[in-house]
Amino acid sequence: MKSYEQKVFSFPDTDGVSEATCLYIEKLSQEYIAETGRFTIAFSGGSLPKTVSKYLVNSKKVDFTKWLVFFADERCVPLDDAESNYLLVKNEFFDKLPKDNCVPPQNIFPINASLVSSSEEAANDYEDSLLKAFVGKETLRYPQFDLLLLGMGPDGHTCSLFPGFPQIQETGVWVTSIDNSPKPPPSRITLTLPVLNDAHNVAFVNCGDQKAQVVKEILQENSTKYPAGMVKPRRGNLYWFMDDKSSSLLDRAVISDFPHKL
Ligand SMILES: O=C1O[C@H](COP(=O)(O)O)[C@@H](O)[C@H](O)[C@H]1O
Repeated sequence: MKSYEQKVFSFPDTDGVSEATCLYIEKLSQEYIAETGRFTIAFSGGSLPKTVSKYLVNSKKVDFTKWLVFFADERCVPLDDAESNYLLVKNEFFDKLPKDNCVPPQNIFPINASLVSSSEEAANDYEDSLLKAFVGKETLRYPQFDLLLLGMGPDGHTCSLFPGFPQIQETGVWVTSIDNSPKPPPSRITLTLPVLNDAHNVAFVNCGDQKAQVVKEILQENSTKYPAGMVKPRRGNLYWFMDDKSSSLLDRAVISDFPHKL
């Protein structure tokens, strides 16, 4: 039986996190492309796209033409709005890739809530896009991403799943919406928890001391009161990439050495 692992890594600064996530993503991308001919990845917004893209965009080991890029959550704003997660990923990642090794436009799946009249409709539309992209896998109850890149807010939210909000209980759909988000903007679209927990690989990428308390509660005290703490892939690996500020309250025993040669 295949065994899955959960590991926590910490680095002196954000640059160390960028370097390590680049090595990690290079390895996964090579493995999945060799095995399936493609690599399905979802990005979150916030600070993550910049941290993850820093070295990755110059990688010579990744065939970005084989990537299918999705979004773990999105704000209901036009895609060129400064609040859009897509715009962040475009500016930090897509636009910085070399022209001869970039993600083909048809392999990029933004959540475009501005095209429809409600957040609920946008969530349904995105679920349809996922169904088409994961075609042939319809016997699966949920899509299985090769890699989900997740961030976490200081309140323990991940994607647009917020503590105490009903979206976290949603099991009947792959994508859902929220119109009263405690973090602006209020209307958002998000993957649901069962989709996060069916991924082959999930990587949290967190920097900054304002996250240290929740990191400790989740990784040391096994708290499940925060959405980020409820992410425990059923048949996949879970890695946390952090800077030393984010991991400052953790016992060192919780942290593994990062194998720089993957
Ligand atoms: O609102 C959001 O916040 C989280 C965390 O962002 P960060 O800036 O604290 O890293 C992010 O993961 C999510 O995609 C975004 O919509």
